[in-house]
Amino acid sequence: MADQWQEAYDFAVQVARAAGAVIRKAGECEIKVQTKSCTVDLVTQTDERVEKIIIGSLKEQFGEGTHCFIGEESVAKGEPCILTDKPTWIIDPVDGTTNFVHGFPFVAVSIAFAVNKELEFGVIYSCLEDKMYKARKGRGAFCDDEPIQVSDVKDIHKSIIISEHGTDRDKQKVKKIFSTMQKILCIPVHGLRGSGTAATNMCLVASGATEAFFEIGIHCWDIAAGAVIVKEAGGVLLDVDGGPFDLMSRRMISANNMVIAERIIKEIEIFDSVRDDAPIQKK
Ligand SMILES: O=P(O)(O)OC(CO)CO
Ligand SMILES: [Mg+2]
Repeated sequence: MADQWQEAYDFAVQVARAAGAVIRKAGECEIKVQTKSCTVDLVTQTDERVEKIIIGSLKEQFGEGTHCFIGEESVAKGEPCILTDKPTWIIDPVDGTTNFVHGFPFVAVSIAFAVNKELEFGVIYSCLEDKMYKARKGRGAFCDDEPIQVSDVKDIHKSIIISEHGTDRDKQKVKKIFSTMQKILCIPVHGLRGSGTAATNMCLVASGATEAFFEIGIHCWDIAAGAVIVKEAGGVLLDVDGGPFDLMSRRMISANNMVIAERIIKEIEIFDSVRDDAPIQKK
């Protein structure tokens, strides 16, 4: 069954490109902003509309019963966020909603596909840059059909590290985020960055522009596609405590290699976040 999911992969690329065009067009008009879990967790009609377009297209193509869907906006409306063995699409229609609202030029459509709880492929369309990143398990990672690879830097002092501040404004958590960033900056590293979208951050690791991206508080839809792309580009994925990567745990480090990952992990001050697949969907 070597090519079992090729049609789905190709279709995902097509759908992501179409979704990106809708986002670009919507960005030219007035954007109506609402909030979700807190005042800085933003959502727009475009997030909801694009998710409906993506899931609608996938259901039309592959049938409603056989495939499952985990989408950021569907979960926000109470749909379950449980990964089963069934073929499952994991979708972030607009990764970087805050960027989109502000016209900050990094916004991505992220579509991943898992079977038997294993990620088969990931597609990330950075729609304002018009860059299509994609990877299929065992087949390498690509940007606009050109193969991409992680950086070969092993010396942390020669690295750029990405992290984000997230949307949780709990003072103790914010303190830990800044303390971690301060410690990493002062290792010292060449620099700290953040594009405002986890999906794009992971593509930056995969394409060698940066050595690592880590975050606590992200969701499965932010990182599922990126996880395949980083891995296929030769990178590594771990929990922020050095344990195995867990898609639903809301914490992750992606890096070009274990040397860089383990050095960063030493500095990360971990804080709690409710798992994506926790029975009570309170995040
Ligand atoms: O913009 P979104 O989809 O809320 O995602 C954020 C993190 O939750 C950026 O990755
Ligand atoms: Mg997101």
